[in-house]
Amino acid sequence: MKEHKGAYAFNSENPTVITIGTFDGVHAGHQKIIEKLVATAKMSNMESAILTFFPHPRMVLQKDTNIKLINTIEERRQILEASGIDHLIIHPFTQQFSRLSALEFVRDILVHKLKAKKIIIGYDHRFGRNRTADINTLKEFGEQFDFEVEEISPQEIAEVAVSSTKIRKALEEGKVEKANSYLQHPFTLTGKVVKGKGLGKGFGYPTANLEIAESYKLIPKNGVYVVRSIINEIPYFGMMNIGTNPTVGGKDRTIETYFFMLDMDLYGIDLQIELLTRIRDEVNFESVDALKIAMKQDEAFSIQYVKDNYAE
Ligand SMILES: Cc1cc2nc3c(=O)[nH]c(=O)nc-3n(C[C@H](O)[C@H](O)[C@H](O)COP(=O)(O)O)c2cc1C
Ligand SMILES: Nc1ncnc2c1ncn2[C@@H]1O[C@H](COP(=O)(O)OP(=O)(O)O)[C@@H](O)[C@H]1O
Repeated sequence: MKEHKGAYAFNSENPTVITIGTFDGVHAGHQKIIEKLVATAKMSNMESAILTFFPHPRMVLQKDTNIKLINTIEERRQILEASGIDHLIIHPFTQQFSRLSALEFVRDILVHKLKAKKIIIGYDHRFGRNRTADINTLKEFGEQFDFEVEEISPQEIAEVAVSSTKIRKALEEGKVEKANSYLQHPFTLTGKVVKGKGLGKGFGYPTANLEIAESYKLIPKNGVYVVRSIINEIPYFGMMNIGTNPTVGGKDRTIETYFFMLDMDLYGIDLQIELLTRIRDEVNFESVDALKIAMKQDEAFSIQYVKDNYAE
């Protein structure tokens, strides 16, 4: 897969099949579209391309800085890379870009820059300034500029019954298994291991504190989760707490993981941690001893969960 920093950086000579969207999560519905894209490109000897936008249009247009995304842009790139597309075009979504008319967008970007010969798009997709153009407009442009439009029907979309909004809601409610089944891959948190308060080792549970640079990344509901991460090419399971550590008088929200069967200095390394299931809410225990008992139970639960679901 080739990555292009914006449509203007795209220089392929060959005709392309394109699909357009933000693809937050790259969930089951997105994957269906992408499969269609890749198959169509193969069949018609064209190159497959996804045109996606960053920042998310809502971050730019509604100054909705509170919108949280399932994927950071780097996570989105990684998942899309695995899907077998030829080109990923990450176009900067700016105020100026949003003011392009539908004609300018189609003619200047899709046709001239990206060499689109076929566009695969959901029946309800809208685009151009104020989102005034729809699939019928796109089909008319297709006749004018000689490209085909392949529509993904309401039935096909309903069949998957998945949306990024539903997944965000599930994660905000802590329902990671539901989110993971919609995504068809585990929800992931990516960041760097930083120093915490240094209490964990004294507890017998050293925890790697994950710092996530992207403030727009959605963090699931506070609580304790069973997780998995690949560290130096070896998969480790662990238990993660998302919360403020009220028992030890914490204030800030932290994301910390104790990994089973691992004893290693992790400070400064980058980790991708998959969330597998949620164990319980975070509790303000009356003592550290009570917290330790709860963590023992979390450990027993996690190990059983891993045996039941991931045994070889
Ligand atoms: C599996 C797990 C469950 C936890 N559950 C709670 C909890 O319910 N309440 C709480 O106050 N802290 C909880 N913690 C956080 C501990 O208070 C924290 O790990 C400890 O304070 C060490 O923090 P440090 O890494 O900053 O030194 C949990 C931590 C882990 C790893
Ligand atoms: N099994 C393990 N799981 C998580 N971290 C571990 C483990 N073994 C060693 N460590 C190391 O211990 C550090 C956490 O120790 P801890 O006392 O909780 O301090 P801090 O509060 O700085 O996170 C981790 O960042 C990592 O470098």
